[in-house]
Amino acid sequence: MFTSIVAKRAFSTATKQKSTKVTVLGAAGGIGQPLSLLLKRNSQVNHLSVYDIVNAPGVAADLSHINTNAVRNPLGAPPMGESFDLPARSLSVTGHGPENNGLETALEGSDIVVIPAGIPRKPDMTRDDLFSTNASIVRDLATAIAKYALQLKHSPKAHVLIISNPVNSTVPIVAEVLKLHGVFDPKRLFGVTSLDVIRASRFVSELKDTDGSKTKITVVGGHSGVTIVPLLSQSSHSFTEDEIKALTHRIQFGGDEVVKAKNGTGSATLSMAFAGAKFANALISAASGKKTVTEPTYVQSPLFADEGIEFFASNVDLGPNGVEKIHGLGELSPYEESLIAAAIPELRDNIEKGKKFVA
Ligand SMILES: NC(=O)C1=CN([C@@H]2O[C@H](COP(=O)(O)OP(=O)(O)OC[C@H]3O[C@@H](n4cnc5c(N)ncnc54)[C@H](O)[C@@H]3O)[C@@H](O)[C@H]2O)C=CC1
Ligand SMILES: O=C([O-])CC(=O)C(=O)O
Repeated sequence: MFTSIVAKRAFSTATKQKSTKVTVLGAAGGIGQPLSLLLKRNSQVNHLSVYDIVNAPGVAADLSHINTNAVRNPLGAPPMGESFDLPARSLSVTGHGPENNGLETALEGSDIVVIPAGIPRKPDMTRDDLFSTNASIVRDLATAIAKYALQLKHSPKAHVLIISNPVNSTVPIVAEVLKLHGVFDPKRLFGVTSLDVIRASRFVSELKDTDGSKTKITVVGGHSGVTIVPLLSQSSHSFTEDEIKALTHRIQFGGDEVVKAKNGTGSATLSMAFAGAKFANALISAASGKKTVTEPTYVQSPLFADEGIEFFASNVDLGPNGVEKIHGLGELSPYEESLIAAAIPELRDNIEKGKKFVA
């Protein structure tokens, strides 16, 4: 009697588990590999689909030997939100290259598509210097997402997460491409800016000797240099003016620190993978009904629309359909007002550049 109740419970837990397919485009790269590894550890992901123009089958084979426990559906992944009829098994990992319609297979039925495809910076480059190469990579991948992931016959509700730089421009590029295909949903397109907030909380925690994972710092704007605006006045810590200036500069140019230290071999990959996995996990949790999931992200936003700024990063509440609420900036210090004023013109140019590229 007791055994059968336990068995029944175990089965009903398994049947209620949500099914989530995550596709990583650019999965064999410096970010793609550790990001895929972290997603393989996420028990809410039941199908991890890795795509790259090189080496994706190898990455998939390697990941597939990790015995993390999740749910597997050998019949393919049902859309997010639906239940399984299967007991817990192991997560399925599939690897896809450009041959044999690999991109289409990788994307079909995806609930979350993450794009870290594209070249990284070398010292003395800005993120905008990556535009000439990465804009067309992102445009072409967005076209594939529109055709294969967002069509009604597949999963029309995929969330699209952009990591490829320059994020300030690549997100508008993706938006424009999805609009051209009639499948743009502003609630489901995200520029991943989590790393700025992770860095900010880490740098503050170093200074104040606190636990970085519990040190909350709000960062808004965009994802490059002066467009990254930390709102240190809103933290629970107090800072001297010199500390605020030094911290602000370090947060704005944290990426350059890593680019310089890597000395020509690339930019942040491990911290970015951590940031990307954290954001993907937040979206999956929100989709599974978790309440009050708030994350920073660069989205289509009304905050500075009257100044011609269509996309802006701020804290956002996430729900089953993506963006539920965009938080305002709150009270700003005069210094933060000046940082916002400096960010706006560059952000406007970056957004325009992305939109013009598609037009
Ligand atoms: N949003 C953010 O906070 C951050 C963004 N980045 C950006 O992420 C991007 C990737 O950086 P890394 O992984 O270090 O570069 P990487 O060069 O190590 O990897 C990029 C991968 O993209 C693949 N790729 C190129 N074209 C592709 C296509 N058409 N389809 C699929 N895959 C393709 C490459 O084969 C390679 O495996 C860069 O643009 C970098 O600037 C980096 C750090 C932080
Ligand atoms: O600095 C870069 O080029 C990569 C990046 O976006 C970051 O680390 O924040």
